[in-house]
Amino acid sequence: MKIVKTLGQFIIEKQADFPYAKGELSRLLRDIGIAAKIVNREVNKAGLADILGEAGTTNIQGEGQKKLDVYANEQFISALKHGGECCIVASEENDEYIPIESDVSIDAKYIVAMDPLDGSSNIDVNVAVGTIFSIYRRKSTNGKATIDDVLQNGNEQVAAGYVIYGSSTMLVYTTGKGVNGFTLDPSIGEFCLSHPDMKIPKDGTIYSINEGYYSHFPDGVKKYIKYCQVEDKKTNRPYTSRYIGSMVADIHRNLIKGGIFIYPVTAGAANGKLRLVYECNPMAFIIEQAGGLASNGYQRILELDVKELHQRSAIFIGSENMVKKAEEMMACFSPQVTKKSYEGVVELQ
Ligand SMILES: O=P(O)(O)OC[C@H]1O[C@](O)(COP(=O)(O)O)[C@@H](O)[C@@H]1O
Ligand SMILES: [Mg+2]
Ligand SMILES: [Mg+2]
Repeated sequence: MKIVKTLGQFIIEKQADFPYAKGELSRLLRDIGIAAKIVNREVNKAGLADILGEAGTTNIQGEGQKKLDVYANEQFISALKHGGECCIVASEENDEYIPIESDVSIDAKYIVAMDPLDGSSNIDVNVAVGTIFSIYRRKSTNGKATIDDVLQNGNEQVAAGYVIYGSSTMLVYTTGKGVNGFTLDPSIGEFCLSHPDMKIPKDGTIYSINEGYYSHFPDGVKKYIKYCQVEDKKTNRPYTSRYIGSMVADIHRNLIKGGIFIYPVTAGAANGKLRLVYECNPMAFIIEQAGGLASNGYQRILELDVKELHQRSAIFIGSENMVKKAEEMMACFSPQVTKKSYEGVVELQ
């Protein structure tokens, strides 16, 4: 009989890895697991639950919020508020950070930054979506935690993870000691260890980028796409193009099969689209812990200076040798040149 290990059991077991641990991070991960189950319940029956479609509100990014964006945001904030281990939540769906002030969280020392629902454009069409979370320990020691406790660089993360609501629902996370994946068994309502010690292959044959924006990409990215499409059996090219349009799902696939996901700067988005604090940093921490790489084409994502809560960044993430190859192409065109090339490109157009 196959012994299942639940997320809760695994977290407690792994607590031993941290001699000074008092269980706070374990309880925080538990709270995130609870909220993920509640969101999963709604995602699974979205068509029946009047949770599809627009919420009629807009977030600070100027994006129309989906009902499920708002619902997921509320569920995670509520679970973190009642869990008592979180002193600040920073969310894609909230302009400002949210101080958690409740009787149970007086000594709380963890910051949670999150993308409550990733892949919003796929909600209404029953394609995999996700949740992304990043956890920091507060830096300030007395008084209330502040924005400075939120704006820490990615290499200060103590844990990061994502939930993917796909054909099955999985929670994948790291605390800096490898990456483990858990699949939700609806019959017992538990996340069970299904993917221990996940490792991304050093090489892959999948490239994932929205080629619809090709004409607005930097020359280095165009060059890399051409490289992926060249016929060369020795290097397993041409690669396969796969793009789901949910960052969590595209990166999860590549984590298992090998591959690269790229969301570069474009002519219309000089800093890229994806957000550094609650999308790029947590995914970079996970992929690096699985043996892959993550950069903005030039610099390691986890070393980028975090200055603003909703700051954006380009991202090249995935199998080590594929990211290195893409960076090689980008290096041919330094950022300055890239800017110039846009102008050049647009004019040409
Ligand atoms: O439609 P585009 O421009 O390719 O963007 C898709 C990207 O935008 C996102 O949907 C942005 O995330 P949110 O849905 O959380 O806003 C990513 O999941 C995805 O990788
Ligand atoms: Mg997102
Ligand atoms: Mg989102």
